[in-house]
Amino acid sequence: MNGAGNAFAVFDARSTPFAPTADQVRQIAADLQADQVIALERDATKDVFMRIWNSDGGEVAACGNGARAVAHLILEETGKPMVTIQTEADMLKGFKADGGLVTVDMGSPLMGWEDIPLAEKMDVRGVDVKVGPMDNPTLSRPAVVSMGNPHAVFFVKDVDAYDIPALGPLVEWHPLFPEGTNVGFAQVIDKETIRLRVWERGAGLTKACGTGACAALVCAARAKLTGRKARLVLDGGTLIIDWRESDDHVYMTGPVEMEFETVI
Ligand SMILES: N[C@@H](CCC[C@H](N)C(=O)O)C(=O)O
Repeated sequence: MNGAGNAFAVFDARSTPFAPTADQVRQIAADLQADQVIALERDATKDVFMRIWNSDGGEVAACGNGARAVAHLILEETGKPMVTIQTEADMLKGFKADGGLVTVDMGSPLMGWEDIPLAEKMDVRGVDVKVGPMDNPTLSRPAVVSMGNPHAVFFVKDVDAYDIPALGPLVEWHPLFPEGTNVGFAQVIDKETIRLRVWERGAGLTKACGTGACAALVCAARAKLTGRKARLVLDGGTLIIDWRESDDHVYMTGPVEMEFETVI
């Protein structure tokens, strides 16, 4: 499946056990060109449990576009108007939206430096990370936030002017991020539009990153660069991110596609 171009291999582990080794995850991701491998598991109280591995084989707690893909499957399967998805990070809710799109309530962003987590206390609106020459850095002071996974967002003038495969890894495993971080390159076009490219922790440059889009909107709105609702234009498609004042939750809406089904 894909969510705005973010590619997933989704295994139904509710009836057939699926406990891949890291090597097997890497092989599946390489064979199917997936950014993440996802397993649907039974959950005692929610409609489904979603387990997530990055293409490097590491298990992670959150995946926004993956949650929209899983929501689509379970909404179709159950015919319910709303489905609940448990992840290691949070309980998410999925709904159908107009035009065949799928919305997931991603919950509240976490803003504390320990929540990201950072290695030391720092102002999350701009942390002490620089890339490039000390006196004239190529990138500096990303805003950070957790959407159940860590994100560092650089606000730049022209997102296409950056060699993301060269720069992303330098930030992904910077010592300030003990668990690594996803790295966003965000260009604010206007108060309602952000162009975004994301170097994903454990997966590299993807066509879209759902939690990355939520993180970019939260950081932009927090800095008053945009309002609380915006279109996030990624390489693989557009996501609408709405950080609602009423409940502090971030709602993500966008396209989902089933590409093919197979047996491995
Ligand atoms: N593609 C995802 C994010 C997947 C996990 C991420 N790479 C991490 O390591 O936290 C999304 O849509 O959010």
